[in-house]
Amino acid sequence: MEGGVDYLIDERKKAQFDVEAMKVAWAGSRQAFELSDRIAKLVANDPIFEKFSRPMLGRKELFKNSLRKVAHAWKLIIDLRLSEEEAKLLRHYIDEPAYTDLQWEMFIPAIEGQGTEEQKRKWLPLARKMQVIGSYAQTELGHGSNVQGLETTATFDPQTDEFVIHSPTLTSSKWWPGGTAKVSTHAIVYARLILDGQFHGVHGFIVQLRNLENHTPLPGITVGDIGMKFGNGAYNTMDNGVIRFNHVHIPRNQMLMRVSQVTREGKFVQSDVPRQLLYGTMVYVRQKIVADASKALSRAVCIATRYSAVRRQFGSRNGGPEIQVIDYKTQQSRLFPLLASAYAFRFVGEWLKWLYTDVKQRLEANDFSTLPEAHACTAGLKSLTTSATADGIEECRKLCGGHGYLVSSGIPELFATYVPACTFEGDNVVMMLQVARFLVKTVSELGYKQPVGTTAYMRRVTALMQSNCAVRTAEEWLNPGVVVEAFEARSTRMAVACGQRLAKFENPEEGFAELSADLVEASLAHCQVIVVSKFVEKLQQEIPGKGVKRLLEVLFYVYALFLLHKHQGDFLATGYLTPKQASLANDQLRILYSKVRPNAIALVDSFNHTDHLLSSILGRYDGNVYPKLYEAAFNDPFNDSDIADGIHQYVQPMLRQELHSAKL
Ligand SMILES: CCCCCCC/C=C/C(=O)SCCNC(=O)CCNC(=O)[C@H](O)C(C)(C)COP(=O)(O)OP(=O)(O)OC[C@H]1O[C@@H](n2cnc3c(N)ncnc32)[C@H](O)[C@@H]1OP(=O)(O)O
Ligand SMILES: Cc1cc2nc3c(=O)[nH]c(=O)nc-3n(C[C@H](O)[C@H](O)[C@H](O)COP(=O)(O)OP(=O)(O)OC[C@H]3O[C@@H](n4cnc5c(N)ncnc54)[C@H](O)[C@@H]3O)c2cc1C
Repeated sequence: MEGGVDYLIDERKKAQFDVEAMKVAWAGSRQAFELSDRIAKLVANDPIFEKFSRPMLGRKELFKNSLRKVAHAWKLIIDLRLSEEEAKLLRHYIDEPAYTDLQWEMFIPAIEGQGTEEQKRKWLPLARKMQVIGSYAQTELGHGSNVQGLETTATFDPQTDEFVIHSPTLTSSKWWPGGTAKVSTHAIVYARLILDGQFHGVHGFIVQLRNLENHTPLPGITVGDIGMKFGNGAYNTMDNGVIRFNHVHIPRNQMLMRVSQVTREGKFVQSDVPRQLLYGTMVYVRQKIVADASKALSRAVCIATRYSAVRRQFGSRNGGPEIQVIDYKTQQSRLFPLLASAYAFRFVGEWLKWLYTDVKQRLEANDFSTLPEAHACTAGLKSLTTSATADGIEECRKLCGGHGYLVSSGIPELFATYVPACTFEGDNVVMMLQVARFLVKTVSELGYKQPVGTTAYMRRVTALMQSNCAVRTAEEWLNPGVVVEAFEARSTRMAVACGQRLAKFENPEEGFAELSADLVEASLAHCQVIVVSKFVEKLQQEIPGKGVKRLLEVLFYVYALFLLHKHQGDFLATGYLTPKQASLANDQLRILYSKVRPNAIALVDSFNHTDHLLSSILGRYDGNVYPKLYEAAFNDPFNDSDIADGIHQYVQPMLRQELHSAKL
């Protein structure tokens, strides 16, 4: 067989649902679909946005090329008068980490959330027109997770009405801020506020880093790049920086003062706005990261699914066609839960965006009541979705066998670019511990306070603790109420058990630290309740298109029953399920895989990913894998010559036994 073109045509004919309608369901609405389709094609058809050769470029070339892409994109935004939403999509489809991510996703949101009206009036127009370029400098060499442990100081000088920004130790050097090493003119620097020798907590300050005329660092600022990061290409398009401040003076009005103010006299004024709002930018970005998880996972799944339909191994001893690897039950049991997870994360991401928009409106109206819930949801779902996506991308690499390890499969770079999402914007374990605090508080208040929002199911604590699952056949698992109840019961029981064990400790903080591994598991169980319930809520909505809802239902059961199977230890240990019921869930899962199988290619086509975005020979829409792999091998610059540089110098002397006289 020359290529797999015929296989994908046949595969597409098997679909039992309307693919165009599924594309709309995936995008969220027809308008959203048309918008992203238009921008995806704009990027795919523009040679400046080519990215296939990216992993072969050296760091400086890679970075310069990235600057060129950003400049070209900005020109398009202006020339085509693209809206902010279209510009965001443009950045997504260009698919290259760059300083603009920090400008639009952190610098501007930080000013919007933590700035006063006056500060917003001054800085936002400049930033939105790219007349200043900003980054987010929070993490230091010595502290990232522990924000209260940051060491950079901002000392008020009443003589000059300025803050003096200073890095007192090596470990206080800002370390990681993206866009900072070479590009940004300004940064929001998080520092310990010191007034009259007194420490008043960590706050954000707008600090100018570079001269706007000649781009040189301002006096007192030492700045550079922190060095190469994991993988070729990948996150190395970004200039993550190190900054050291030596008594840098900034005007007093460059402290972000919505949460607290410093007066001309150097007095600290705490407003009614809770201190936690200082962490508000992270809530926004975590929500965005959840939305992006389904994009990354769906890319890997699309590549692995198409390739699994093209690839054949074993099964024929008489010259007939071999078996498509997608037909192996083991391949299906590894691939289809990831396909279902991509859809699950898409829908929970959509819901979280709604939740965030609601919280943002409330915060603007000084209603802070839902902030703790938003923090717990964004932290927990960020942790759940990024961990599952990073693991899922790696699983997709293995699902593609040896070819998955080739850079031209598109998977290595996707993985290398994606994995830091498990660490940035809050290490995933640290984030789950935040959920744990929220859960412990909720459980401890159950006797007198009704839980709300995503913990509302715990109102039925008595029933969830006492009643057991009633499933008797594999068929009975096909009931959303039954499935959701199982997840709610397991989560409630795990949280209550943690609460009871915590109560035995005299010192609650000691207890929390001692039980933290169990608390992380209970938090994950709670977050899984959210994802599963939001999928069910999606299915309760009207979903047009022949067969679309039915297929989404199948994916829902695959997602939920796969999780149930994976975590059956929890379900059994908490006593909600019997071993027989867990085994019936697994039987049902096998039946579900056979329902996904004929639709698998159409389900990944519904992501509407362009070949440009996938940048993968294995995941090509036409399935023409082998000829293109062969062609790409000989197009690799390393194959420019049959005799590689160094052969004459180092190999031939060895072959001729002349190494003793060779010049090495
Ligand atoms: C998609 C675009 C991508 C753009 C590129 C992204 C590049 C990456 C950028 C970055 O990584 S920027 C740096 C990100 N850094 C972090 O995420 C640091 C993680 N650490 C923290 O968030 C916090 O320090 C902590 C772990 C939450 C602990 O903070 P602290 O010690 O002050 O708090 P606690 O005592 O635990 O909690 C106090 C209180 O505050 C509540 N809370 C904590 N965080 C938030 C929040 N974000 N929003 C609202 N509330 C928050 C917490 O629940 C406690 O509440 P109570 O229990 O007291 O009611
Ligand atoms: C690609 C990339 C881009 C980044 N961009 C930026 C940026 O633009 N701006 C910025 O300010 N920062 C940025 N960061 C930094 C990032 O936010 C931090 O690395 C992240 O918050 C984790 O902090 P840390 O590095 O201090 O990890 P640490 O906290 O040192 O984590 C090390 C280990 O300790 C564990 N651990 C830590 N605390 C606890 C605890 N309380 N309980 C249990 N376990 C714990 C963690 O789980 C982890 O296993 C970036 C990082 C990366 C990788």
